[in-house]
Amino acid sequence: MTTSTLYLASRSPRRAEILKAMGVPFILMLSDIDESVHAGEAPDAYVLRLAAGKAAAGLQQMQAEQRPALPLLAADTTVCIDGDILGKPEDAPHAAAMLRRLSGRWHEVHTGIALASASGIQTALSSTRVLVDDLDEAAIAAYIASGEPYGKAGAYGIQGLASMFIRRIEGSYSGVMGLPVFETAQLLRNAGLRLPGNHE
Ligand SMILES: Cc1cn([C@H]2C[C@H](O)[C@@H](COP(=O)(O)OP(=O)(O)OP(=O)(O)O)O2)c(=O)[nH]c1=O
Repeated sequence: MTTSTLYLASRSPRRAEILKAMGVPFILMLSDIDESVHAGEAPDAYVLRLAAGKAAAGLQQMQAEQRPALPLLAADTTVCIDGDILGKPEDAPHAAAMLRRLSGRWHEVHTGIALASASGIQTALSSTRVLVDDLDEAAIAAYIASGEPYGKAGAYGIQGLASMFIRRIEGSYSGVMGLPVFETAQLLRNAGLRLPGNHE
């Protein structure tokens, strides 16, 4: 049996990397949506809404471009501390402010995933607690100078240099990186897709 092919509607190189490591063949698609947070919206509800929104936008694009109809996967990741949602840093001072807040403390990383298939849009959530080491101003400045914080929620990448200041995590490493492997596999299997290494 061949493995099912998907569209991955994402600009995130990490998501593509993880899906590739899962052995799932995919075609990249780029779609943009408004990522603003609604007033009073909880972070888990926010990432699920955005993941579903990205999947719906991808589906529309697939139809508009008359591409072959295939299941489509999208995701959204956000960092949350004291009830505040930290998105991607706009510049160095913004990144520094985020890293100061995360220094020496636990926070949550929520990733929402959404799969659009013949059975509609199904979503799943991965939430992970992360403890960051104490970061002094010199460490923050050096990390920002590496360029790694940009394009990443909460201004860090657990898969990169930041791994040296992540003390502990409770939950899903791949979820923090942007695509939780376990929940993604479950979502794909539940939609009837064939995955590598799975028997009939
Ligand atoms: C916390 C954390 C986030 N990230 C990244 C994953 C996501 O790419 C990014 C969160 O931004 P998202 O808005 O979830 O995704 P994106 O804009 O990069 O891609 P797209 O919407 O097209 O799918 O932060 C890491 O790479 N490592 C980490 O440790």
